[in-house]
Amino acid sequence: MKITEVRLGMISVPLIVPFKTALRTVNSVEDVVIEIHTDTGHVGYGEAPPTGAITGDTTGAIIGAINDHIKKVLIGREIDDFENLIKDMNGSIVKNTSAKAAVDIALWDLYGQLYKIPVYKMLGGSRKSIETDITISVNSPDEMARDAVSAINRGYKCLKVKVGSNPELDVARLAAVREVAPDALIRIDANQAWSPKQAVRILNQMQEKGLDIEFVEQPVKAHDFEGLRYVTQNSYVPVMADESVFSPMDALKIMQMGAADLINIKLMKCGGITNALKIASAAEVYGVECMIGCMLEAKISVNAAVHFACAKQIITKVDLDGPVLCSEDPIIGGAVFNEKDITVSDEPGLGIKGIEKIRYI
Ligand SMILES: C[C@H](N)C(=O)N[C@H](CCC(=O)O)C(=O)O
Ligand SMILES: [Mg+2]
Repeated sequence: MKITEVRLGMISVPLIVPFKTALRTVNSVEDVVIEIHTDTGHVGYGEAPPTGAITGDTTGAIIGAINDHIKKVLIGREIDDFENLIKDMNGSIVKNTSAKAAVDIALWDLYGQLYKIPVYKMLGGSRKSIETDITISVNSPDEMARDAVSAINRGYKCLKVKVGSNPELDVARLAAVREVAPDALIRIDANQAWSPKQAVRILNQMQEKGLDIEFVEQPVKAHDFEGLRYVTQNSYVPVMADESVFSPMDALKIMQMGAADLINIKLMKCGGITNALKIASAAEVYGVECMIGCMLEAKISVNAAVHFACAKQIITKVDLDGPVLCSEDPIIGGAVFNEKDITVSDEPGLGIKGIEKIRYI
């Protein structure tokens, strides 16, 4: 199976409601998709969202990285030469983790198709279904309480509550959500909005009020590993590193420092399944549980994250709500998303059959 062509396109999917975090507000998913074609007629699919506020990767940067750097190391290559192919792809340009993730996902898809086995089984997995949380965007306490009620009525048992814009409101936001969702598992995500001391004060206030937070994601700036450790050591609430962990190296450093209790692995931060496996292995060694997360992504790349999560028991928490936040699903095949319940596909590779409404570029 030899690579003959790399095609790029765009998909545009409106969200059901605007997605708001301390870092950005988004109304629709606008992602770059990649099709890697082969001489056997098999196609591998990948996807990358332009999450400039987090990864620094814009639509133009993703397209440029693939067209100007990555494509030339792919054309004419055998999929069976998998390790070299991935190594050369990663060596063709530094950073650009979203573009690399899209390509890495498409190559894993083809590798699974070559051997006629689903990717999660190639990775040794036997878990077939996982349960995701759903994000409650940061808004007024009343609006967040309304969104929480709607999520609970749709069957979600775990809410990921965004905080951090106007931090003085955050305790009231959590109190409003907890009041309407007394039995829900509640995790919060500050998306880097707090200072270390502010984080400890707010988190301890939340715990003293009995708001029962499972963990807090990325309370402080991504680069501030010392600040993250300060929060981990001084707060009652467990701390998860998200934007602080892009690479396996970052994960190792965070775990060696004891800077966080938990790690959020996202394919778009680490460059795909290959590096996600390295982070998971390091976390297994340190006994640090991980969450599998996503950006605002449609089903191609989130489906790849599902395969990875189904294969790794160190992934004990799931935040793969990208597809259920979308008002429609233009992706044919792949995992089945039924609100919180996600079931992996047993088709070879990643099981994607095609994309509706793709705009080729
Ligand atoms: C979509 C997911 N539940 C989520 O909240 N991810 C964010 C970043 C998403 C984005 O801004 O595209 C996170 O965990 O920080
Ligand atoms: Mg986060």
